[in-house]
Amino acid sequence: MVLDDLGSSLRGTLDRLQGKTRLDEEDVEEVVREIQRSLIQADVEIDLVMELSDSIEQRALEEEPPGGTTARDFVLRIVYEEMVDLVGESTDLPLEPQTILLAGLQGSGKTTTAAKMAWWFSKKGLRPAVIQTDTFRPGAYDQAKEMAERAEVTFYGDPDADDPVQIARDGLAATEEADIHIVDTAGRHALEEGLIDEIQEIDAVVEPDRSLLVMDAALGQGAKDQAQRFEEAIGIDGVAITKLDGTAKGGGALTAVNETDSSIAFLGTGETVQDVERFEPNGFISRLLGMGDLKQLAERVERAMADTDTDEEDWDPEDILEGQFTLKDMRHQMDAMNKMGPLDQVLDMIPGLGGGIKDQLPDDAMDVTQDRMRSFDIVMDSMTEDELENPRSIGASQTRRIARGSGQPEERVQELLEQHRMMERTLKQFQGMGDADMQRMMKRMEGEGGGGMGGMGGMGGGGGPFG
Ligand SMILES: Nc1nc2c(ncn2[C@@H]2O[C@H](COP(=O)(O)OP(=O)(O)OP(=O)(O)O)[C@@H](O)[C@H]2O)c(=O)[nH]1
Repeated sequence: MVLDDLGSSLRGTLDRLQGKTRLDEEDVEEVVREIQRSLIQADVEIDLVMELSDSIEQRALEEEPPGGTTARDFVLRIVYEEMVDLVGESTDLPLEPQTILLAGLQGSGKTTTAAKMAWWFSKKGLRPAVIQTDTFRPGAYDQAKEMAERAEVTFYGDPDADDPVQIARDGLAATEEADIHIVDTAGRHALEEGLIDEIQEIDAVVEPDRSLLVMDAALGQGAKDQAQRFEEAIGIDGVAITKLDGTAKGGGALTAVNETDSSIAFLGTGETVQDVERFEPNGFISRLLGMGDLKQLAERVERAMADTDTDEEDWDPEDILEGQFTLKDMRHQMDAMNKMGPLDQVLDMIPGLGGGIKDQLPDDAMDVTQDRMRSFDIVMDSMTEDELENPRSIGASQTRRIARGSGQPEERVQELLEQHRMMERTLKQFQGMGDADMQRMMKRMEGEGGGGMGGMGGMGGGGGPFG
């Protein structure tokens, strides 16, 4: 996840303040140094880092902590507020008919983002259409069409045409019944004049209500120049940052947004059409700092619930709560999780859990990739009912039989059993947590603007799930 290091290093530093009620100068300096180090490492521009750390330092030294607040929570709150201020408000995107133009360099993720945004708008009850004008990259048409199909939205493109401006014009006319028009454009390797001229022409024909710049989160310092060029050419109303799942940095894109006085509209967190989030500053920063994001979590759970088949007999979630965790349960968990997105992203959204628990888990506990899940599914198909219910009883000869039956290597069967044991252990950790703590936390979080953070007193961090 983007700016990965910030959350975990900050938690470590804040832990050292545990038990203190007042901050001295040395404490503040240490926290500020840690923030500077993480942000610079994540490619945030140095001036911006200094500006941010100066305000944090000043506030931490000058402001009076509210009564009953620990030094740790006080400084965490300041960091949180200053970071929210840095990323700014989300781009204004009313849920009403509009035309959106996407611009960006080659490979930034425009085509994927067009389909993701269309999917997102369709889930909000609108009728989006994706118009693909990329005549430059071979394969762009097929990719866009396939993704629009997966998003179940209207698509327009013309693989035989070679004038993007004409395609845009025809596309708008051909998709008149749609209420959201998302126009995807071609990218180039660098900011060549050709790209800028072309997008200006498309811009003139399309007359978009909003133009969004699509930017790869891994882009370093070059992000700022790019944003400025597009801003001069067509005027940028907001940025969609892509591939947040693939980088621990992300500071370049954040810097670009800040320096061009732009705002963030969407976040891309994976390769499928569902891997998209509307940017929401409170939730985003809260998650970055390892403090969860209830609003996003609720959205994902809602979607997964709507999609998961709940009619299946002989599966009772109550059993899990009573400590029984079978392979059948694991299959259901994997299925539901698959629909919610990768486990580490989901954990990041749980207030007070994310960072803390994640830091303690072995890396491969998170590595439940779709390919692995698929092969686990095949392995499970070759198991007997009894084996699914009692995976611990599976011995060497059964493992050989299951491997032969499923056409998978024996190691895959063992891997599945090991994954099951790991999930069982993780589940036991969750079960050990107090409900009262969880409810208290939820109440606080709900107190301020949905995904925002309410009072932060008692907010957990590195010292165990609920501090
Ligand atoms: N992991 C991850 N991959 C992404 C994300 N968004 C896009 N990608 C991948 O990035 C690559 C480039 O994405 P495209 O959507 O083709 O990029 P584009 O900007 O349309 O590319 P051009 O048409 O060449 O300008 C593809 O392999 C996508 O699957 C994301 O949020 N996460």
